[in-house]
Amino acid sequence: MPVSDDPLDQVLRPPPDESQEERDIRLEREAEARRISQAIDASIKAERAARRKKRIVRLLLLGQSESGKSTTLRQFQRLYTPTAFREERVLWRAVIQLNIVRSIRTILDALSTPYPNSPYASPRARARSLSRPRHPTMPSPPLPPQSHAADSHHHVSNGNGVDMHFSYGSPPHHYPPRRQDQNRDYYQDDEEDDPESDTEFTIANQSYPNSPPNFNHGSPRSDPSASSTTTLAQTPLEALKTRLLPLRHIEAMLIAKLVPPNEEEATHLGVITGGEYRNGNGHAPGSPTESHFSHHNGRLGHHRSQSYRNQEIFVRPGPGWKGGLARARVNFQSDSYEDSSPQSSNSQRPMSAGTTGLETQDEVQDVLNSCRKDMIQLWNDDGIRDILRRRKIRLEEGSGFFLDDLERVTSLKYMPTDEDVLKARLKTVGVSEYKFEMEVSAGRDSGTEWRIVDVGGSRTTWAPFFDDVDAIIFLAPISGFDQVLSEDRTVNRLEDSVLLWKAVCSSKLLANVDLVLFLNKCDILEKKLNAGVKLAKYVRSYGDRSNDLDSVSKYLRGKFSAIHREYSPNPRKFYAFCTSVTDTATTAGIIASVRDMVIRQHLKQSKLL
Ligand SMILES: Nc1nc2c(ncn2[C@@H]2O[C@H](COP(=O)(O)OP(=O)(O)OP(=O)(O)O)[C@@H](O)[C@H]2O)c(=O)[nH]1
Ligand SMILES: [Mg+2]
Repeated sequence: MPVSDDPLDQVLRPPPDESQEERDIRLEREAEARRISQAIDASIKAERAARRKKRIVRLLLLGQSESGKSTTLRQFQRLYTPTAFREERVLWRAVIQLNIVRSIRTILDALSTPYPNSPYASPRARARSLSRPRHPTMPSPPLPPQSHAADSHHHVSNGNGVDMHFSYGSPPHHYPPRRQDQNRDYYQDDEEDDPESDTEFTIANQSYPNSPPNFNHGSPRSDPSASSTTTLAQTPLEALKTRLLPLRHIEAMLIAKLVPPNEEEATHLGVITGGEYRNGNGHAPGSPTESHFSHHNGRLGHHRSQSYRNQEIFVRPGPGWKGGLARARVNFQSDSYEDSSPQSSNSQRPMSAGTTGLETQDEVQDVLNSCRKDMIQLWNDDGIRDILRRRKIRLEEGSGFFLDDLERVTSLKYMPTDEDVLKARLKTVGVSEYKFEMEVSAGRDSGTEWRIVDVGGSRTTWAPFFDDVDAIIFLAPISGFDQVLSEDRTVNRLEDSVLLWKAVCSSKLLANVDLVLFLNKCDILEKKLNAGVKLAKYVRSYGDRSNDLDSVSKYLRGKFSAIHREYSPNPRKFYAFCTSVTDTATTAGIIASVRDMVIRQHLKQSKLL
């Protein structure tokens, strides 16, 4: 018998002394291996055929943290998979509860921390407040461009020979950091590293160093029976704070609830040293002092520490945290429910969520309900509002703000509305893909699978992964023109959006991807402009144009569009919208246009291929 040189043949050749029985076993094994291999080939073929048959449209959401990416995704869900969206609404209640608790904590912390100009302020804070002018960056008479070295300054040629001039009131990355309070932004928690400035709920009267709030009228619930810990020696405010103590406990409970057991890595609280004090929900992923913790590692005691301030709970997008919540909820109702049903693998939605009303009962809601009057009183007190104003804490403009709806959202049978879900704030980290087919099949959309990729934050490395997307929705929250990034307080938010937009436009990998720009948070922008905040103070090139929503949004749209024209490697489709993605009515139309546009382009591309 000729001997083959093929090494594989040699390996596979049966042993020379093989018995008949061994030979039968070997042949049987080989036949089985062949069957498996053929089955794999067939399944690969079938998958390929199905993929060819099925249209897959991919959309990528990009934008800085808090720009509204996940909210836009929720709008898609609300519009095109309404059943799933409705079923998941109940799961958002915990997030809303946490948003409320954090807002209240922000107020209490603000009252606990001595105001920098007060006699109670720490020496450091006093020194800072005395040595610094309040609004040093407000451009006095405009300087010639070359003398603006310390400001971030961008010259952009729009390709039409018209030079654009974009300059901001905050410095670029390479200049020495300027403190937030210098930048007239929101209150910076300067006392953060002062061990004496505590975050405890129990505080003394010195919380009101300058002007005591109108709190002398007494609380409607200040009778001793309202709380066993209330004493006669306490002022109405102290008594109220004591009554709000249970919020601390439920905050811990909520965090435990929102951190599913299998998401220890993904879900953690970022610790900020002196974060932006704009809302109670904190920021700053990846900050150097970021710590990981969940209800498993027993570090919730950390809550009481100073560094707990302004942390924001964040989760990896996708069904993970929802699955955890759904399981917790089901277990809470009855141990006989087992969430091992096929539904748990189907995006882990709760079974019959929100249909009986019973599942709306939980301990956290009970506590919120019992603290309702005190929270309302705290938020509506003129003196406290005044303190918040002076500290530039603008909760109502921030994310996850529900204090104006306390009566409703703390009721025992509270079920989040669509609007509540869109307003809730839960930060996302990482990259995830949400796959769906439109429930409401819209003609040529039928059979199309949509995949929307939500990229948490803006600093994730996204470009290498998404060269096959059909379109990008880029969110630029233009209301942030007078704010700085929480991740890097030396960078103006609008400036950051512009830089990111340039990076997206100029990316060669994304050169053939159509771009949709959402100039977002126009509702907040309008309120700001109406309140007298001038865009020209932050974007000097705006000059003396009118400070109204229409002019400002047109101007910024022009800038973004010019950047697109200049930086895009190839010509491509570009659409821009002024949006408030929390607004269901206006956003529905915009999303429908985006969907039509994306589908049209997708079909065109498929024909070309
Ligand atoms: N008023 C208002 N709030 C908005 C708008 N868009 C988003 N928000 C709110 O802003 C907060 C942040 O929005 P998200 O969608 O979580 O932001 P994101 O881009 O996903 O942020 P990361 O997950 O940190 O990357 C949420 O509480 C939203 O409800 C808007 O147009 N107007
Ligand atoms: Mg998000």
